[in-house]
Amino acid sequence: MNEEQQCLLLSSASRFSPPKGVKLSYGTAGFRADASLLQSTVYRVGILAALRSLKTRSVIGLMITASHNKVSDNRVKIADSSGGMLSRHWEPFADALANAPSPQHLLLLINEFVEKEGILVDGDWQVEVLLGETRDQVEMLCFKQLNRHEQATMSRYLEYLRPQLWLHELHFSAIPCNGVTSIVGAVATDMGILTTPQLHWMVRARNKGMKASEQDYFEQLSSSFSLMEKVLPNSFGSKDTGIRGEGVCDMCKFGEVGVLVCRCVSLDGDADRLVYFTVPPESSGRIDLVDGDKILSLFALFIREQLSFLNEKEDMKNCHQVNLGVVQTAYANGASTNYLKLLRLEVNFTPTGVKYLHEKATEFDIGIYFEANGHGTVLFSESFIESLEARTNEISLGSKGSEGEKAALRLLAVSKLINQAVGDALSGLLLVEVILQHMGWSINKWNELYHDLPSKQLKVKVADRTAVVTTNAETVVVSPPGLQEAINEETAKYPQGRCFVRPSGTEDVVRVYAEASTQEAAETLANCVAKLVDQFLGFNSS
Ligand SMILES: CC(=O)N[C@H]1[C@@H](OP(=O)(O)O)O[C@H](CO)[C@@H](O)[C@@H]1O
Ligand SMILES: [Mg+2]
Repeated sequence: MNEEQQCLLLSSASRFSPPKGVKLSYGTAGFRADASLLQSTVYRVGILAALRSLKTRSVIGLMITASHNKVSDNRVKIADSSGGMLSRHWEPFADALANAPSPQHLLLLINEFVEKEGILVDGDWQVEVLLGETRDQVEMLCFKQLNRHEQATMSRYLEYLRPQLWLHELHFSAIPCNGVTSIVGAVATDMGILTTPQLHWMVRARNKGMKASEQDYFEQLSSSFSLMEKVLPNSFGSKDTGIRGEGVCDMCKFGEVGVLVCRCVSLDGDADRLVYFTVPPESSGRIDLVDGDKILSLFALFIREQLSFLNEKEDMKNCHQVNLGVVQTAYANGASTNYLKLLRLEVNFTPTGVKYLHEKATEFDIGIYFEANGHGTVLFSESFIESLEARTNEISLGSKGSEGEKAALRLLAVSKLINQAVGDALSGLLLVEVILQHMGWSINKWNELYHDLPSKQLKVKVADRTAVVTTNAETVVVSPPGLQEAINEETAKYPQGRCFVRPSGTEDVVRVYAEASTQEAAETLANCVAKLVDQFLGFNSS
């Protein structure tokens, strides 16, 4: 790096001192900490984004979000050149940058890394970083349509999923700009208040040379939703469910809860996950949750049906066997996995965190991934999209439109509707809605696809959660020795028992998950295993 560059980095870094005595780590979803600790990290992630832009010769995104925990608990993360998560290969560098104790250390680290990665800092690439931020835009929609009892139930539920609000007074958006522009010539483009998936979508679109504004995002959602409606079986969009392309985009823009034909959908604060639920009449406070596993199952069922039309004999020509895969984590309810296997689908498991699921899903022509908590999307390979395009072009040349051709149109519309960069609650809910229309299903019918096994999740505070090391998609503990054997022994006592423990990637706890044939049994199993974790790793263990 030349002298001008080094001076610029040293002087701007000196304005953002890292917090003392805190070790930051680029976890499952970026850096996450109390807002008061994040200023220097946000600045340094700006540098990271600019370097990533130089390395990949593409536009990079930087997103600041609230989380599902307390108000001051915030995150900063990168949207990589593909629109996906930051390359895992760069995470250790991200950690080192965030934790560098002084501007001099920071400069040294950058120099070393730039050399190791062969990044041309003084080259001719115009660095551009898109900045996005979530804020307190969320207001419950249609809440007033519910009666008092239903409102109370929903409020309790939302305590769990409630988006937390970004702290305005910190003016974070200026800080990542400082980070980005401490690389000479780099430009930070403030895209304003967005959902996380919108920023990822924009980065992907920009790097593919496509139109990439927020308006373009909504237009794509709207037009592909309308296209899906046009190829609904028998109806050609004549049914009125109250949902239309443009309208729904307005309705759900930063919407937290929308009530769609007696069904409710809940989005988290940065709108990268969604779950549905109903409040059954006279349910005395109970809600029926339709979670990410059921969304995945609905998508898988629909796509599988379309593929079977696509592969019908008359349409076999020019069509290779399509490789459809689904990806879950160990938190997926066992009943959902059984259901997917009954559909003869290939079910794959990865560790928790969308970066793992997403990566696995890219291995298929169509890869569907979801976490039970509603993070997920459907990925289409480029080559499969090309074959669909070729197929649908034949239709515009005057063909009558066989089921196979309509299936190709539907799948192509799905690939445009559902966000190809990351899980996106807005596009996810539109896809759910149009599939329910296609099937002619109510939420109850959908919810009946299978019945969840009773489950229980607990958190255990331990002295050092990193002492828990797992394998096999986090289902087996390899360290501390003896813990897995003790868990096995306990689990064997319960019919349909399944239990695993793992260190959280986002909180300082060990999580315990248990399933069994009754709720009581699942809770007892979870409690017993939590005690085991405490015995092996608690503050009093030695
Ligand atoms: C059990 C669970 O829901 N874990 C969540 C949570 O991760 P943990 O590593 O479990 O803290 O936050 C992640 C990021 O939002 C999300 O991807 C994941 O599904
Ligand atoms: Mg989120």
